[in-house]
Amino acid sequence: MAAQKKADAAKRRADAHQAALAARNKDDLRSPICCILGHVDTGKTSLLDKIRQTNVQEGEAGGITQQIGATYFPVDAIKTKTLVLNKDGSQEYKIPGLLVIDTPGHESFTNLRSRGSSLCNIAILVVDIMHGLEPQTLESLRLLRDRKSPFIVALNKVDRLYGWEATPDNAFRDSLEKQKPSVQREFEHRVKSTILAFAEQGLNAVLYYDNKSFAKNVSLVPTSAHTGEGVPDMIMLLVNLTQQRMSDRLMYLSELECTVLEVKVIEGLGTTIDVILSNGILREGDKIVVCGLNGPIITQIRALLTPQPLRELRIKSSYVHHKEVKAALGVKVVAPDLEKAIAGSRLLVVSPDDDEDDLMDEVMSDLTTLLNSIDKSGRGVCVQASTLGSLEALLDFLKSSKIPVSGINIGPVHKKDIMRAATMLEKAKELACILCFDVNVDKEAERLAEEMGIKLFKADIIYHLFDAFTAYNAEITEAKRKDAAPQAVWPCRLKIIAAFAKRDPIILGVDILDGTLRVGTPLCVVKVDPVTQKKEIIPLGKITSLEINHKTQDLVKKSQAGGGVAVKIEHAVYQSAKMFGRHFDDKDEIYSLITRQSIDVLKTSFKDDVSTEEWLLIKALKPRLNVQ
Ligand SMILES: Nc1nc2c(ncn2[C@@H]2O[C@H](COP(=O)(O)OP(=O)(O)OP(=O)(O)O)[C@@H](O)[C@H]2O)c(=O)[nH]1
Repeated sequence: MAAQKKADAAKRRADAHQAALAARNKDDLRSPICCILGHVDTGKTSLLDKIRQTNVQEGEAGGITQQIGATYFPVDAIKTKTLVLNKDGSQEYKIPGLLVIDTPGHESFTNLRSRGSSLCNIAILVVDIMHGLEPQTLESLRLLRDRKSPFIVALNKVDRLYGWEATPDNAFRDSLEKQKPSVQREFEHRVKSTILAFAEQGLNAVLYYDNKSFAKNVSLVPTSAHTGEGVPDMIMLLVNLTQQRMSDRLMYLSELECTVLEVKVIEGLGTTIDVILSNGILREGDKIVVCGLNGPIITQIRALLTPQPLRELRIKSSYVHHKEVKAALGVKVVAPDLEKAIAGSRLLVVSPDDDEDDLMDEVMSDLTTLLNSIDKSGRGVCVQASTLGSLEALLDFLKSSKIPVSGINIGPVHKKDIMRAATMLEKAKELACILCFDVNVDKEAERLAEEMGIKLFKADIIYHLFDAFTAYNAEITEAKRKDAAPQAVWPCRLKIIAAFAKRDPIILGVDILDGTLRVGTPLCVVKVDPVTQKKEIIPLGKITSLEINHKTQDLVKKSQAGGGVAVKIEHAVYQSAKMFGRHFDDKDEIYSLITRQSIDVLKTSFKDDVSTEEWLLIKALKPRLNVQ
């Protein structure tokens, strides 16, 4: 019965999805969603501020509205902004507007996905024309490429080219034509080097007005957030790219597509979620499901809020309430039980026909997939990120770098996260750490980590985290090697050519038949009783010094030995002294005294330093020295 009911619900849902897809229409496009990302100080915020500035009176039709985590530009505002490029009025505007996500830390949001496709339809990667591609630019490029997100590049701060004469808010090419030849030359030079830097990343970049194929080449739009030059070009490019190349994905879908951007505690409202509604309609009273850290959260929308328009500031409440909202927009959802909601999660609405369990499984599936990447052996680092999307990017990266992961979490690092990482202290100390990507660590957690010896790596750039972790690992390996060095025995096989001192200490002139000689290596000879055939291993002591032509050495390779090496051998106080001529003589070969334990030390701590020949020599010595 229950199974049948479930199957019916699933079928109804699939049918509804098909119906929603079928009802789409190329003339009914929704607003594309755009993200801005780039290195610090390239001018992301300034560019946003510039495009937000409006001549249209606040609140009038066509006005730009500030939403939750986003700014909405209706087509009328876009038309006004791009007028300088559309003097003859021939430009077509098919999209109803543009939704730009402006939550700080935009990077994490490029990674948000709804229904497997990126939440952002297009991204603006801001590059400072005076600085070129910086570390975070490269990181953003990687994210964009991995997710196959379309993007344009704003080459910002063109007004800083020496001698630039500004024409505020002008179309870029018109402004460039007005510049002195020296300024034009500098511009060309900087564009060329940027194009070269992109080529090094395997990307074809061209100035957008020279771009013959949007599919093959990345478009560069020169801009200035200060003078507004090139900003019309940037907006026009976004309009054209989205409506020409993405109309399939932008056709308005009656079915809901909604993603949680941030989870925030607001005084008087409790824990709320800021969501981006990319398709469909959301209503007050809707029953919703989102992915939570401790399982699915099912709750009911109490209120849908957007910020009060500026002119309404005298009104007490800072929010406008909505009975229902239609895509695309950013809205704050007030509902009970949202404390454990996860940023980056999808939000689904439960309709009366739906099977709640199915929807809960569906919202949880994104997190479940990530949980599967946890190492089954229980050994690994802990990772913590701000959203599902950024966690996914970090896990992908760690997987390709072969760093095992034992625990994941989303949101700020608290004491309990440190406790979890601490379980690794006994298993593998070098993995007792947390890689924190774009999240805060609370004070108490930080203190506890220090007390317990849990390393915290914090960065907003994935590969910085990776570099810091790798450096730390190398440090630990080196320390371990130092500790293990006295137990490591490097293999050698020696021929005696002279005896300079017969005992206490023994000093021999030797030739290296195989391997290397190092100070500290214990030596031995193997005697076989001619009558009983019994093998006896006679330890001679350790090498305490090495000389070639009266020059002391710490290490002598076979190739360096040439005319012979003088080797001083001293025995430990607990060993009996051996004598040349009595216990051994020049017919005996001398070997390193290797043991099972010494071979294991080489394997664990010096694996990469032991050459193939040395491994072969160890293999050959094992039976002679009765090592199993
Ligand atoms: N001359 C010039 N300066 C600019 C331009 N855009 C931004 N700046 C300046 O560059 C600095 C950084 O600008 P922001 O807009 O804060 O840069 P951001 O990328 O948002 O920086 P973060 O949010 O810290 O990553 C500020 O001092 C801006 O005034 C530009 O087009 N021309």
